[in-house]
Amino acid sequence: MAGKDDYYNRAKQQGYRARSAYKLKQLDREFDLIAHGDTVVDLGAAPGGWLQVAAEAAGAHGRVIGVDLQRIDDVEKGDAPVETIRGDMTEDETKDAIREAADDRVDVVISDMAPNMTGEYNLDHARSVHLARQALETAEELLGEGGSFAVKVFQGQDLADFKADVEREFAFSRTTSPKASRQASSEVYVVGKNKLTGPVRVGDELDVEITGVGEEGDGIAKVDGFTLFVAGAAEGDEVHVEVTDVKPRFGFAEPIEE
Ligand SMILES: C[S@@+](CC[C@H](N)C(=O)[O-])C[C@H]1O[C@@H](n2cnc3c(N)ncnc32)[C@H](O)[C@@H]1O
Repeated sequence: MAGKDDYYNRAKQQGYRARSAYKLKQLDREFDLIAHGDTVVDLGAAPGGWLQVAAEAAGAHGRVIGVDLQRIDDVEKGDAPVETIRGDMTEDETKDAIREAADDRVDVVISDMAPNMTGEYNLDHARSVHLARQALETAEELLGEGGSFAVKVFQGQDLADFKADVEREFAFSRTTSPKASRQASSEVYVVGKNKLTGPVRVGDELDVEITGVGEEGDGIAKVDGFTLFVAGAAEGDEVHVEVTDVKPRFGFAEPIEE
């Protein structure tokens, strides 16, 4: 396995601004995050290693928007045009600036944001989760159906809740440590693929009316036009259900007692 100096040296040789570029390459290879033509929003983007990798992956028909507290030098690697915004992701005006730059279509949101480290484990963890939540909020707002998300977060007591929130918003989610992360680091990356945009999420309880029957014999209910298959329910039933699984275009639910 490559050690930290290998990645550092490789970054120098291959013209990447930061060894962290290899973390995004590894995440992209494993999860197919960025496709040609994608619009990518990269949060915590300075000095620009991820921007370089994203610009290569998105290609000439893609776009990359990078955001950081720090100024970022122009990126001249990869074919996608890269635009940068200097701002604080905890402030609304930065989110407004991204929305304006993105011009309504975003396919991928990635965040490598990290707080200034104090060395106090719980505090650094809490601040990292706060930044990761800003990234998730941005992804929830900007990603279209099927969009992808990857965010750095330091391990600690609030990680499980954060992972559960990512899991609710995406059809697929995983937590991973790319090889290029330093061994001593407590960072992990939470990945979400196939952004859900329907009106229900796993765990939701609601009253529905069964208006049809699916091929497998499940009842069909429509929630704002979204199809829910309800196990063991017959046409005409009015049932209280809990949503058990959600795919991009339909979901599954089971009747429960109120
Ligand atoms: C590990 S570095 C990112 C490295 C980058 N992915 C690369 O490959 O060059 C983390 C970045 O997060 C930024 N950051 C931390 N808090 C932020 C915030 N509230 N808003 C925007 N950027 C933030 C820092 O300024 C820092 O540049």
